[in-house]
Amino acid sequence: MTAIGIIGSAGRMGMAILAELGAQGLTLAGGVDRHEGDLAKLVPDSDVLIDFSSPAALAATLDACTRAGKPIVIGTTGLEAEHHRLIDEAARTIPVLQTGNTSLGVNLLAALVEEAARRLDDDWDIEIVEMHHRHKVDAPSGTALLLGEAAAKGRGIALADHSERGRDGITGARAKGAIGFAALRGGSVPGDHSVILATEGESITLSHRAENRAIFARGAVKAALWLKDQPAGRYAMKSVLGL
Ligand SMILES: NC(=O)C1=CN([C@@H]2O[C@H](COP(=O)(O)OP(=O)(O)OC[C@H]3O[C@@H](n4cnc5c(N)ncnc54)[C@H](OP(=O)(O)O)[C@@H]3O)[C@@H](O)[C@H]2O)C=CC1
Ligand SMILES: O=C(O)C1=N[C@H](C(=O)O)C[C@H](O)C1
Repeated sequence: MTAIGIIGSAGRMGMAILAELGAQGLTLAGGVDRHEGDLAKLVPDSDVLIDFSSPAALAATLDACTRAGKPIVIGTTGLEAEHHRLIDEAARTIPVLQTGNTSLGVNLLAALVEEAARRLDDDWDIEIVEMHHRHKVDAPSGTALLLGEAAAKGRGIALADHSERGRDGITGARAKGAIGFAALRGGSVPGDHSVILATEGESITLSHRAENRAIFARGAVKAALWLKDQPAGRYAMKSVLGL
């Protein structure tokens, strides 16, 4: 039986994963949090790790996984360029799956967004709007960035060169070909995302609504069970889900 270790086990997602493991009759190797648990013991005790914690935890977690040769699913968001560099480095020796969203629905939405952006020219403005609960600490959400990357891929551009974030004040007119982001925070919303494609006289909105965190937990556990049998490398959810 596969033993799954959780980084961030007492958090909202950690608890959702514990519930999912229980529902599927899967084995928990243990968990760690910022001030609880022993990473040096948990990683060797696990067949695969799932991380929903904080970007601050990532370097130590990847180091422990690499030393022990253990695969890891990373769902933590708010990652910066240095975190992605560390992931690429670890993926040379262990299997690593990193994603801003583990749900089936969002990953299908990303495929639809990529296709829409491929078919429509840059006279169609692309805007990404997300809303999350009041406790969320990063913006734009990892999912919004994942959807932005999908739109940029469809359009054949680099997101980093075309994203417009945090508009405020006299911003000037919208740049042609930009991909805009807007983040709303409030209440207990688990995660709403819309991608709006708008041109003169018409617009299209592609949306996903998470009704609970079980959808993320289910996807993360599916990813972990899939990842443990893969060779070293960096993976995304579309391989797990066959999209
Ligand atoms: N990819 C996806 O599908 C999804 C991603 N997420 C992302 O997952 C992350 C966690 O979300 P959520 O569960 O809501 O957040 P919570 O704040 O509820 O939980 C985070 C947990 O991680 C722990 N933690 C913080 N720092 C460290 C550390 N250095 N080492 C070990 N554990 C640590 C926290 O412990 P303590 O409380 O002691 O600080 C806490 O138990 C976020 O980045 C979020 O955006 C969320 C949902 C879906
Ligand atoms: O923090 C959250 O809650 C969520 N984070 C992820 C993100 O940043 O996109 C995924 C989901 O939307 C919930």
